[in-house]
Amino acid sequence: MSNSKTLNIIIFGIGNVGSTLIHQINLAKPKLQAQQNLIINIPVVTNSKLAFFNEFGISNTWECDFDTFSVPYKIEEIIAFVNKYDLKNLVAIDATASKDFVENYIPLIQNGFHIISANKVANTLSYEFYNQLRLTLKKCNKSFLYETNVGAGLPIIETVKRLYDSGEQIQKIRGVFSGSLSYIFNEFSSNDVPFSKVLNQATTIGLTEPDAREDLSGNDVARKLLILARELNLKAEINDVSIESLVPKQLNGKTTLHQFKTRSKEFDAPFLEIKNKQKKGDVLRYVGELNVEKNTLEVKLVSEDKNSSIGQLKGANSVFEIYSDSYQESPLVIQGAGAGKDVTARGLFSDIIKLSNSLN
Ligand SMILES: NC(=O)C1=CN([C@@H]2O[C@H](COP(=O)(O)OP(=O)(O)OC[C@H]3O[C@@H](n4cnc5c(N)ncnc54)[C@H](O)[C@@H]3O)[C@@H](O)[C@H]2O)C=CC1
Ligand SMILES: N[C@@H](CC=O)C(=O)O
Repeated sequence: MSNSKTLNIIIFGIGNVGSTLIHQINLAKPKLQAQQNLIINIPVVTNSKLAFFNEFGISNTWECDFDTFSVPYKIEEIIAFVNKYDLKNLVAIDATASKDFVENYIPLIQNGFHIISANKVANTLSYEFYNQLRLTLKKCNKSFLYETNVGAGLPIIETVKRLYDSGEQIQKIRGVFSGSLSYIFNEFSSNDVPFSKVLNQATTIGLTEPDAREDLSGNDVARKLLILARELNLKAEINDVSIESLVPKQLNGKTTLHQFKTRSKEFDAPFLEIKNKQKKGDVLRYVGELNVEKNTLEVKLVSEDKNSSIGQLKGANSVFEIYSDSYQESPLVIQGAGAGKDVTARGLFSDIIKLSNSLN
């Protein structure tokens, strides 16, 4: 088709989010081509060990093809593959939660890739790396989009950035930043169920991180706070976040993920005690607060009236209250599903479209 634009998208991580994104792209292809002259080609998909290559793009049978034809790979082989077939408008989608994968960002950018990421790691390593990444992007004229890092598909980063860039003074951002913990405390507060049961449900439906201790330890919310702080040009580090971890001491650190899962019942007694000690009509909420004026970042478990703005949340909803010069008395509030494979994949897809609109 004349004047059409082709994006070549490599998807790293085909778990909950990555495979849902592929499904959403496959469904949207005819409409994108007809209405926007946009062709999305997915020539490579990978998990942590294997990759499936097809220069013409994967088809609807990709899962079967992956099982049959995938091979062990190195990142250099993917770069060599896209060069061999002279693929243009390259986009690497990071749908992993991997620290190791982030080491590939700079080589990928230097080899012509834009990056779109659901993985929060790159934005929460040292400030030095944060800057180095942005300098490389600028030098190579490439983009890095990561709206799904905070609030999954909700437009948090874009809103905060636009307010900041237009000169708005933001004083505070407060809310329930974790969709999985929102779900867990909603279910746990309103039903007579053991904590371990709702934790396992949240993991099964894909709300938690691949290792749910990332959520329960407060690391995931701390990362989101840090990402927002850095959008506001605060030179904070992850160690600056004061975190109240929900993981019992004996399950922290040295246990493997498998051991942790088999011992999840150890959450039950302490959380039942916390629940029983609450005032009637209160619910548990895991809140994050970035206080720009005081330069503090804090993550903690609180008891909230169930009718308060934070207490009334349902399901896996997150809420972000942004207090600024123009939104002092009545904060700008963004609320909605804060986790889940569908909303997160849709957020990645929106970033793909945003990137595509910026390319010639
Ligand atoms: N599930 C959710 O609601 C949300 C998830 N995210 C982020 O999306 C990312 C993916 O989450 P899920 O799909 O739920 O995880 P998942 O565990 O279902 O899938 C992760 C995938 O990454 C692959 N992987 C791991 N290390 C890799 C490496 N070094 N190279 C290539 N692939 C590698 C795994 O093999 C797997 O296919 C995470 O960073 C998470 O924080 C962000 C917002 C919401
Ligand atoms: N595990 C995260 C998923 C989105 O980032 C959460 O629970 O919010």
